[in-house]
Amino acid sequence: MTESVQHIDTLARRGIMFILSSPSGAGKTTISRMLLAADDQIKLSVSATTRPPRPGEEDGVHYHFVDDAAFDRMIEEDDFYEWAHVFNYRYGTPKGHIRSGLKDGQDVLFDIDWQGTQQLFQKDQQDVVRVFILPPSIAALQRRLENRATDSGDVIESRMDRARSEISHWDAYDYVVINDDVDECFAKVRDILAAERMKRQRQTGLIPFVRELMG
Ligand SMILES: Nc1nc2c(ncn2[C@@H]2O[C@H](COP(=O)(O)OP(=O)(O)O)[C@@H](O)[C@H]2O)c(=O)[nH]1
Ligand SMILES: Nc1ncnc2c1ncn2[C@@H]1O[C@H](COP(=O)(O)OP(=O)(O)O)[C@@H](O)[C@H]1O
Repeated sequence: MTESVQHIDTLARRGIMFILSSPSGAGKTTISRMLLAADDQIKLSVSATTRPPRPGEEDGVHYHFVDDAAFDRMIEEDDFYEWAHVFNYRYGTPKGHIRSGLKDGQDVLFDIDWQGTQQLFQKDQQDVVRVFILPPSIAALQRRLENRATDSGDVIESRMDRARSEISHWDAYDYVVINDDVDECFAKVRDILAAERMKRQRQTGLIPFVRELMG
């Protein structure tokens, strides 16, 4: 009779707060969407923002699009894990059920800037994994923003102006991936997530398993 072999990926484990940051246009939304489509163990933290929706963005899916008064109310009611001013708008991570989900092994994907990353790390260091995505060049970044065609010329110019200042926070991240070929970048981000899921201190199910082995 074959023994029932316990695989490490079926043992109970603690969830991960998996953060992707990058300068605007470097590809973090693209990589996020690829990850969400390919991996059913991770779900997106849908942020609230006062930025108007871009073509194709759906309220409640890509963002919770709110006005300033609603955003102020969410701050007053302490609804946010973190929030920040980014590019003349405000963005924030609703607390939701993130903390309870982590205990149940639910991984959460965050597409947030360096300010939000810093705040989450200060609050939940052991659960946070920080990945920074870089463009292969400034010229490629500009081209991608233009080709994405979701922002006006002025907005693109202001985001390019901010790119260097955003890139300057690269060394506050655990991992850095250059997004030259998008499939290669995606494969590397998936490898990072797979390895972090295997980290011993997240494998809560290992303790009884090893106790059993040791008899
Ligand atoms: N701190 C923080 N930053 C966020 C949040 N949601 C999005 N951002 C960041 O805000 C910046 C602008 O996002 P967006 O307007 O979607 O533009 P994009 O960077 O061109 O995709 C990006 O750096 C996002 O990572 C959030 O909830 N909190
Ligand atoms: N490796 C890549 N090569 C070429 N274009 C890319 C690559 N990665 C993303 N893009 C494109 O660049 C634009 C910006 O990507 P996006 O994911 O919106 O960036 P961000 O979320 O970081 O602002 C999009 O049109 C996207 O399809």
